[in-house]
Amino acid sequence: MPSLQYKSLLHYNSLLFRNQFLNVSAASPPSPPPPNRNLSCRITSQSMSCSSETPLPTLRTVTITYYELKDKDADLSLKIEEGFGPNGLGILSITDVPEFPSLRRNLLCLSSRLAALPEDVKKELEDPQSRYNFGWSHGKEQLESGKPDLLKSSFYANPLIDVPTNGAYLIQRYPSYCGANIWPQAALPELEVAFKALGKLIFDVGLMVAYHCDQYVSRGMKMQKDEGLEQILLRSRCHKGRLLYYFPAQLSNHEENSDSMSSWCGWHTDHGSLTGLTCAMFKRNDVEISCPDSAAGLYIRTRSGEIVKATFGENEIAYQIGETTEILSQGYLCATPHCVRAPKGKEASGVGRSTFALFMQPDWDEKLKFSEDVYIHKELIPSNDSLTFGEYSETLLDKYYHKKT
Ligand SMILES: O=C(O)CCC(=O)C(=O)O
Ligand SMILES: [Fe+2]
Repeated sequence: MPSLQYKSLLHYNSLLFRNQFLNVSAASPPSPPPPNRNLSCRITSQSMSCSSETPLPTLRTVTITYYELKDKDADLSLKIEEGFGPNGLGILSITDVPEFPSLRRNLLCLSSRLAALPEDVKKELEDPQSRYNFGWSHGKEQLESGKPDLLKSSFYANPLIDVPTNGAYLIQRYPSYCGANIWPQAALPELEVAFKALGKLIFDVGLMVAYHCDQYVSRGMKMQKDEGLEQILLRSRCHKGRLLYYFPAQLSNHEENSDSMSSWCGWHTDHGSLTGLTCAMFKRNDVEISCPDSAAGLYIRTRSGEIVKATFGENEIAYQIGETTEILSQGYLCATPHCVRAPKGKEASGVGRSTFALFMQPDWDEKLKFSEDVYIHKELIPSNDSLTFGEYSETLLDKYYHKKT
């Protein structure tokens, strides 16, 4: 099954699990804000409505400038708490990152070109052994309805290491983490360069975000230096980039799903540590356009159950907390379920969407130190014991999704 390691099973059994996971209370942050104190001031005056549904608010992400982020002595705890704490959206964005706008554009422009390559060329880029977690993946994921998801395609690669291990046993045990990259060297040689350049930049800035997350969390809980998010990410060999191309919604089985909030990407919570995300690029007939429907975009479900549209600027890198970080930080940093809504109406005809996500996650061999007070997936985590990230991910998948044969 593709990309399962990046997503909790919320994606597949959305409502049941979402409620189960969210109706749990997190540990208090070091200085808890009053509920939603900071959300309200970022709600835009213009609310958007979704056809017959009630209007949903649009919220701007909390922003941190690159210059603030680079300063190790800066106290960013308020912003970290506002974005990632229990009352936050689980996302914040970094502005003014040097080189980012051109690296984003270079890569995102290639996603529709990759999707338009002949089928036999794309087939060569598939990797069934990793359950399509390396190379080209289209129609291999399932929608919430159980049907194949034909509306989006993904190209997966580790932008930092081409061959993370040569160990045959490891490759067989953790194929989606330990496999090797597959690049379209003949058909689209620019992809490798652009993918690696953007992936590395988002990773480097992500480490800085992680440093400030550690500063924030360590005020509230005891943490050894090498147990922090920054060190975990630095040691890992299994970060994964995903270049996404969402096909124009009318071209596929969109109708049956067109009223749904999650018409382009189903509800899910990222499973790893920290996800870097670019602002999407929209195109019609290969020409970049602005999104024709203000209701389209990234939706997030907050801890209080509210669904909001989250926006950030095209020159900003957004970062989202994954479930593993929520568990390891004992709820000081919180992951939120999210989905992507496709544009609707006449103007949306022929509009495709490109974006890039970098899933930063612990190494398959990283021993995760779970506290006694784990409150999500508790039943999978033996008390007084530690699992590696690879074992933990497999247990999660086996329990909630399927047994590997
Ligand atoms: O397309 C997007 O903006 C979000 C994608 C996403 O959430 C994911 O790939 O996990
Ligand atoms: Fe996601």
